[in-house]
Amino acid sequence: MIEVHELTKRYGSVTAVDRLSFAVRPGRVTGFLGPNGAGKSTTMRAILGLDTPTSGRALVDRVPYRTIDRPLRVVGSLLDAGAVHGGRSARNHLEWLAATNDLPRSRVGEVLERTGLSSVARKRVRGFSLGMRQRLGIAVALLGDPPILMFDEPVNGLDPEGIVWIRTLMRSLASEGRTVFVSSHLMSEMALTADHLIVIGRGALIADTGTADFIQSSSLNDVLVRTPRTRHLADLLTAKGARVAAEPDGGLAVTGLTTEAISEVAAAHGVEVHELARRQASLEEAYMKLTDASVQYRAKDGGR
Ligand SMILES: Nc1ncnc2c1ncn2[C@@H]1O[C@H](COP(=O)(O)OP(=O)(O)OP(=O)(O)O)[C@@H](O)[C@H]1O
Repeated sequence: MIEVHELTKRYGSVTAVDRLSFAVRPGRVTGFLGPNGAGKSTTMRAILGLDTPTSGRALVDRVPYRTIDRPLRVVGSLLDAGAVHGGRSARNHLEWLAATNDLPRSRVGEVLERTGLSSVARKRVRGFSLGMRQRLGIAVALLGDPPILMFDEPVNGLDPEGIVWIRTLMRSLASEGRTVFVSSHLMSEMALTADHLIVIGRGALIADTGTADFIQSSSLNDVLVRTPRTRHLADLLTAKGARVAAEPDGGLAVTGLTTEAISEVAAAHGVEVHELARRQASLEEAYMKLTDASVQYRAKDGGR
């Protein structure tokens, strides 16, 4: 379990994390979502004791990370996959970490196997692709067989096969009862991976919810109706319990009734309908709407 209580981190005049509180529970994948600059990495660094909070605190298994005797046995993390010395082989790197952290050497073979690196274990890391480095970073995270795992943007720069591999691994780690906390700025990716979502914007909490509930509640789901008798049909639909809003171009945006029900009402009253279309926003659109106010840098003219 990871607990963050009223966590605030300021860098000079920038408030990177703003009185943020949430808990990450075991046995499920929790996605940590937010636009670029929302404060995800800062929060993760604070949980790992790499940054000192301005105020508030972060606990792993009820204690601050820095007080843990053998941290690799409690929390495994992947923050920066490029941080391995390029001259070492993958196996050397892991063996060195196992020795200096008092972990059994047998774990090295196990994590190489689990991350699919056994066949390249003796190759120098310098020649590794981004995907292989990412796997090695995950092997390091798994080395101490920790109950808690944290991954910062693990799918960044990976090809589709690598993305599917990471997604499957996260889910299997969670099904083993571990706490899995993974950050991303892509809603579509998290919808496929996470059971639960913590969404932040400008360092503050926007949502702490089940993924299914988030998808259900945030998706735009209405029916667009066009008719020459706008006001008359709007009144008839409202009387049937629908919410009706006028669109700027004369159409009606109707929620609370199906296309079939709207069509029946119109036909029963002899109202001609020129267009009847169900509209559904994509999940990514719904997420962008939710975090809209908190996007730090917005291109003024749609690009450069
Ligand atoms: N060491 C630092 N010194 C000054 N400002 C910082 C520092 N680290 C982060 N920030 C600022 O804090 C804010 C949050 O940054 P952070 O990297 O935590 O966001 P993020 O959600 O991880 O974003 P991204 O998806 O771009 O990595 C940003 O405004 C960033 O510029």
